[in-house]
Amino acid sequence: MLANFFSSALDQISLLRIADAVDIVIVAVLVYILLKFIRDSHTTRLLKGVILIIVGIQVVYLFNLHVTSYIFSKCAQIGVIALVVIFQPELRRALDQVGKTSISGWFSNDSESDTNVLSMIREVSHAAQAMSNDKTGALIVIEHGSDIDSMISSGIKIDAEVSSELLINIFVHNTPLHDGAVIIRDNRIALATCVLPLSQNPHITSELGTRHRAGIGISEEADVIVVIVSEETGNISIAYKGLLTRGLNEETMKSRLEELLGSYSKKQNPGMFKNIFTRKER
Ligand SMILES: Nc1ncnc2c1ncn2[C@@H]1O[C@H](COP(=O)(O)OP(=O)(O)OP(=O)(O)O)[C@@H](O)[C@H]1O
Repeated sequence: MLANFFSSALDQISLLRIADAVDIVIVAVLVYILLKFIRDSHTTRLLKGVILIIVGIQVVYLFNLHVTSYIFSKCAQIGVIALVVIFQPELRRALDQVGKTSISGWFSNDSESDTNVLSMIREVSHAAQAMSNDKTGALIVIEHGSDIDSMISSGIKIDAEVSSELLINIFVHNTPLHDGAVIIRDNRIALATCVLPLSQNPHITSELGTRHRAGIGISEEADVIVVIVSEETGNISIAYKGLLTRGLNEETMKSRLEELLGSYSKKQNPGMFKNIFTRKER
């Protein structure tokens, strides 16, 4: 039985043409891209909904429910357009990434991107400490997996290299760009003066105002890391996945950001800060 199975498997393999192998590789790459897209855009819940609808359609067809199947098929047609509209920012970004990526990039190591991330972390941490010393309020959102364009409003395009000097300058009180949040995307300062969604969490202490609520709010909804400097106390905090870690300084913040953002740091500092971070300091 087992011998039969192996011999028929070998027969099938011997029939395999180069085109079939290419076919398999293309499908594998497409599945990988789709899974990565779902993971990065945090659309698992939406995906569950889509799967449920597909299962529903199959059930309806199975039992020959004509009217329901007619409604479902019409909804499915609109649904495809709706999905494209909903994921328009993500799709645009994914295509943009494909356009930017060269084949050689697929095989190169991550050292260049690690260097960029580490440099960005160093500059952000330094700026946060300097602003803390001066009690300059700041709100910096570092995009990680998600594209947050659809969650923010206003925003002035900057598109500049991240430097502590520029960050400090942006948040100088009573200057045109100081209000709202700065967005760091692909290790560059992408936008300033962005308005973020406020957290509706009723457990956030009333001593924290809207800057902190906005930082926590966006971290609840998207895969981002938010650095907040309090204008009132100079306190430096990081909001991540709806949790706020307060009382950081340049060094502790750098370590935490490295842990969250850099593949380099995962090798260097495994598990560092777990205790601080799981503590809910709201
Ligand atoms: N939804 C928002 N999105 C982005 N930035 C916001 C938002 N709401 C408030 N801010 C920023 O926070 C500032 C107001 O901070 P506020 O004093 O209310 O908050 P806070 O959390 O107590 O911070 P701080 O400790 O710095 O005073 C605004 O001037 C603005 O720059």
